[in-house]
Amino acid sequence: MLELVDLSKSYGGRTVLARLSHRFAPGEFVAVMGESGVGKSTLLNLIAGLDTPDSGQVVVDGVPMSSLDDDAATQLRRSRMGFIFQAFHVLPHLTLEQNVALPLLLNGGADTSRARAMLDAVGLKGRGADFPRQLSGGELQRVAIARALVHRPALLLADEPTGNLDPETADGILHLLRAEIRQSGAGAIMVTHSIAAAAMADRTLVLTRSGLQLT
Ligand SMILES: Nc1ncnc2c1ncn2[C@@H]1O[C@H](COP(=O)(O)OP(=O)(O)OP(=O)(O)O)[C@@H](O)[C@H]1O
Repeated sequence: MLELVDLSKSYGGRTVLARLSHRFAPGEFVAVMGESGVGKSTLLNLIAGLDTPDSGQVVVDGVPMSSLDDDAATQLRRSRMGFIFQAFHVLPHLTLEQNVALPLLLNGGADTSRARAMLDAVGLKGRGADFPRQLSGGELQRVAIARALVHRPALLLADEPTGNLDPETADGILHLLRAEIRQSGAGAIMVTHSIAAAAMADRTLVLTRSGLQLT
């Protein structure tokens, strides 16, 4: 479903990614680790379309993203991917149900029963009318998981999904995340520094200056 071909990215003359290539198998849950500053978030941002590569290709379903205009690329990502990024945090002025329903709305649907079912699945049954300020950090992260998977994406992208949670809450969130991606058949790429988090994945890749490598 996702292939990276000779992906390169530099910032101000400093090379972060150099001709990185990798093919991700559909439905596979992959953890990406690597030392601070090596380019993990950069890689995820390139896949998510938040940043553009200097050269090389992000290929989704056989289609190079650079061959599409901005609207078509956004549409493809919106329908095929789910995101758990700090930058896309739960929106404070929407209820939990509205937050979770957002990807459905952006994809032209408005299936509120599906949004409610996802809230149930992440243990927030009956909380749909609440606002984010009424939730704990762990509960908010569960809302983010529900929102990332509500539109049944083929691929979930997660940047440190348990970064600011205590170990026990993090463990619960990761079990939930894994159960939900299994249930929906989605693949996932999760950037993390946590060995415990990486252990939940099918396999761990380490990003180094030479590319993505199996541990
Ligand atoms: N928008 C940007 N402008 C300039 N430099 C950037 C930008 N984004 C990232 N960088 C640089 O690229 C390098 C890789 O950053 P990135 O955030 O991808 O690393 P990371 O592996 O995710 O690190 P960490 O584990 O610390 O989060 C860093 O040196 C960072 O300063």
